Amino acid sequence: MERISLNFDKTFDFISKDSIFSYKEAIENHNRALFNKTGKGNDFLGWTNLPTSISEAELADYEATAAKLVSKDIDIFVVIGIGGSYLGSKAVVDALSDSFAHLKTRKNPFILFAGQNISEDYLFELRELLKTKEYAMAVISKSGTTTEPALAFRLLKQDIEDKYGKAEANERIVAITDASKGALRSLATIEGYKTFVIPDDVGGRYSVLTPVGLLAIAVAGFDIRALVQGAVDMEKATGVDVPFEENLSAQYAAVRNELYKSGKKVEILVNYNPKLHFFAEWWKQLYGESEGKESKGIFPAAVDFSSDLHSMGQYIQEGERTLFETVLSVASPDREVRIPTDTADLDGLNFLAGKRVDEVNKMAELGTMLAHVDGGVPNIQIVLPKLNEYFLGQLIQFFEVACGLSGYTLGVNPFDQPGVEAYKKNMFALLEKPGYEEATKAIKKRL
Ligand SMILES: O=P(O)(O)OC[C@H]1O[C@H](O)[C@H](O)[C@@H](O)[C@@H]1O
Repeated sequence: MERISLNFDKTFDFISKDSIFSYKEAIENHNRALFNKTGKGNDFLGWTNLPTSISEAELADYEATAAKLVSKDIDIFVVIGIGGSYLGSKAVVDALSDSFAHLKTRKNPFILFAGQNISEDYLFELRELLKTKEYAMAVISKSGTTTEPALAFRLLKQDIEDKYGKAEANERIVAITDASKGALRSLATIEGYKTFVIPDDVGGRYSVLTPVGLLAIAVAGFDIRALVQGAVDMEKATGVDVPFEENLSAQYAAVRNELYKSGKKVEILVNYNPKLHFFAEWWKQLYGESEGKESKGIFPAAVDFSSDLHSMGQYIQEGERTLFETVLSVASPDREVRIPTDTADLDGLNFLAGKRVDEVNKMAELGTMLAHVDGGVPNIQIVLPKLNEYFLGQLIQFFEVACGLSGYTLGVNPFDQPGVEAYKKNMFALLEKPGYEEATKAIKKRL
């Protein structure tokens, strides 16, 4: 199997190879705790062997449901969800889509998102757009009670029923939620929507390879079997008995923890292909919610290069020396564009004539890595041979396993997110939600 690769040579000016390999025993133990489901948060470890547990019948159901929706000649498929119920499908669909898909004629519908913010302008403008388009939607919430998607769905449910009539609207809505708990499950049962279950033991940020991600990715026309196959191969390549020396996730977890110990508190995920922008957003949730607790954890940030070299490049080169970078590099682009000769050569670029644009991008990448290392920023590089479903599947599983190992190494439970409740409590108190009377009184005194 061709694999994504990991290169951490450009951290050796900062941490020694020996110090990285000193994690071997501890991380191999953590890996056993993950895959044998005996570690912290072990009621949320269903994702470890999720890829190999996806059945043919499940894949066929996602594909058939997607085909049925697409056969309604929809222009747009709206995915309503937030956090883990949004970022995985957005990450994969954006990574695989034509950069201008929204402006081109397409075979498959364009995927739009709702319920990932509470912007009134966004919802108004989306509803105006949907009046002029054919559409269907998925409403996704593991808990079934998250405010942002529930609010968006309340609005869009009325709109789709007004447009198509209740019976047809119900055919165009798919609900993806818990098997039995939550308001969305009850609503889906009453309305008779097609539903898919999010397994109990898979947390939101680890759920992209469940129907949460796979349905929308299939509707967008991408090959979910290849995506899952990539994850299956990485599940095996990082599995319980794979030694540290061969386990890329284990090595990445060790390197980032050693960098953290040496004072590097911020990890910047770098891409040189704007299609990976939302992959970094997915990664930020995965690592931020998993590790940022007990006053610890690497802060996950992201940049799109070379764009952000012209904005954030200065800081990374010369600002606080608490950063390290992890570069997502795609070895070969899908398309070929060669730089033409220009007889006048007023821009002075004839020295590049005949070269591919990607050669310039790659030299920007290499030059930046060397410059940043010289400036005190260690660099890790992850190379995907190509940006396709199969290698994205590998990358997803690679990062998930590494995140579990990294969280265990840090000593936290990587599978809960108690801190996220704080803003919700305040918001409900301020909105005077029934049941929050005392909290409302208390918060109003602070205003
Ligand atoms: O899928 P849901 O239950 O609606 O949750 C959506 C998201 O919001 C929560 O507040 C959590 O912080 C996230 O981990 C989760 O992915």
